[in-house]
Amino acid sequence: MTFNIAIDGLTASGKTSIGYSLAKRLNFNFIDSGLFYRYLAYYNINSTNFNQHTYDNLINCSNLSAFYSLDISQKASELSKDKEIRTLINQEIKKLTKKKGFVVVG
Ligand SMILES: Nc1ncnc2c1ncn2[C@@H]1O[C@H](COP(=O)(O)OP(=O)(O)OP(=O)(O)O)[C@@H](O)[C@H]1O
Ligand SMILES: Nc1ccn([C@H]2C[C@H](O)[C@@H](COP(=O)(O)O)O2)c(=O)n1
Repeated sequence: MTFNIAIDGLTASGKTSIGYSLAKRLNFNFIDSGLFYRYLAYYNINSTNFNQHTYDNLINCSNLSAFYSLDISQKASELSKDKEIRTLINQEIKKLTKKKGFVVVG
């Protein structure tokens, strides 16, 4: 695979739904960048060591119900305003998608 596909758009415009279906149809991997913020929020709320987790297990995940509670949504929104966290997540996604063949929604 020589390329990735990025899908952006307004909140609740269908990025995840279409991106996930597209990835399946093309046999690409799928990444929902929002899930990365929710994942960090989960660790932040549960006070688990911030640096000891891996993002690999977020590949091909969509709408993980445990990450859509109100407290995680609020924390994810708060964390997403932090420049360092945005840089960290962007770097992680760049690393994971280096191999190409990804649909990334954000
Ligand atoms: N083509 C469609 N027609 C009607 N409803 C849709 C369509 N695509 C997605 N939806 C619904 O709209 C809602 C938002 O969809 P989705 O989560 O894919 O959007 P999103 O852009 O990824 O949202 P977010 O910005 O919150 O991550 C979901 O309830 C989904 O089932
Ligand atoms: N590229 C992104 C993706 C998401 N966010 C923010 C937006 C939300 O507050 C939070 C969770 O995203 P969602 O799962 O609702 O799409 O992360 C962002 O700032 N940048």
